[in-house]
Amino acid sequence: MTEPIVQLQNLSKTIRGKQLIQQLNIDLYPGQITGFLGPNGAGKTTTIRMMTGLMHPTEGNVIIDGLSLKEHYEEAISKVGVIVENPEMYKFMSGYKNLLHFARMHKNVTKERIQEVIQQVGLENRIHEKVSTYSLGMRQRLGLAQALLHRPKFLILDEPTNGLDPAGIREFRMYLRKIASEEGVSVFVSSHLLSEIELMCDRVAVIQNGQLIDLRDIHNESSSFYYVEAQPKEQVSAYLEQCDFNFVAENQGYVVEMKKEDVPAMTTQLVQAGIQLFAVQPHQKTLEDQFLEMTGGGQIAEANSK
Ligand SMILES: Nc1ncnc2c1ncn2[C@@H]1O[C@H](COP(=O)(O)OP(=O)(O)OP(=O)(O)O)[C@@H](O)[C@H]1O
Repeated sequence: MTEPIVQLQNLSKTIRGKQLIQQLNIDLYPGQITGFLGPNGAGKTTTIRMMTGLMHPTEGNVIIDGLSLKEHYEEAISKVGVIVENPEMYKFMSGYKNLLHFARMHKNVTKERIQEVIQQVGLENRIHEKVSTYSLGMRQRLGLAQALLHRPKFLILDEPTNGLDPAGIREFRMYLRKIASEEGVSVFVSSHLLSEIELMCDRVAVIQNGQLIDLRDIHNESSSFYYVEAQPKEQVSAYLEQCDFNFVAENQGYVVEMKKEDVPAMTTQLVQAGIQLFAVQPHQKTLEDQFLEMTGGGQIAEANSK
């Protein structure tokens, strides 16, 4: 099993008696993109500040590539790349000069490495033009190039696509996925854009009131939802209830949470009970639905919660 590159261990923060973050435990792995979701005020920024050493935890620790941020700050932080919402750039200088400038802040960033990151973010045709002529999307990608210069093993992005149009978001997402797989970087992205996280990430961590309430792979086959349409509906819902399935009414049928291997038995039993089946098909429950349910902000009134 691959070792985690970053470990949040019982990470907690209390300010003036108020517990903002409570015992967060999260492992992040190389090559994976993990989304960090939570309602406003949940504690995302506070967590990221602790992960980047800008704020000291009250309790717990952040381990980066085996090094404690508390005890080996310089070495641990040298493995981290950070992109904030609007990366600071010298607009009157070219993209290339900006990268040269930031390269000097690190040891051992060669000209070859600068060329490599320029290619990775697709800026080779415009890199010698002034940043003031760049679109917001290009500036974000320059920010990404800057964050990658020193070959970080871990990349943190706080609301990276804020302000980008859909095409810019798609482009940024594509580059980020490429970088995670080509460089084996572990990426941690905080965002409010749930649909964006769903497309961009392999996993999602959800926090609420400073506590981790969910950490899951989001393209995992084992947590499956199926759309079942059959008549008469009352008989179908009675059957689903009796089988202890969680289900929600949707359109003419129900969205049912069940294991793949349980599907054949369910369809056989429905048919044997004289129920007319119209559809049983995999249902892609959006991350937004799941998130709203988890945080209690969604339409779960109809859900049959057992
Ligand atoms: N320095 C501070 N002193 C006291 N309370 C703070 C401080 N910084 C943040 N908070 C509180 O901690 C909680 C978490 O804030 P944080 O900014 O980490 O949330 P967030 O998830 O990033 O929110 P948003 O999505 O709105 O950016 C909030 O209730 C906030 O008011």
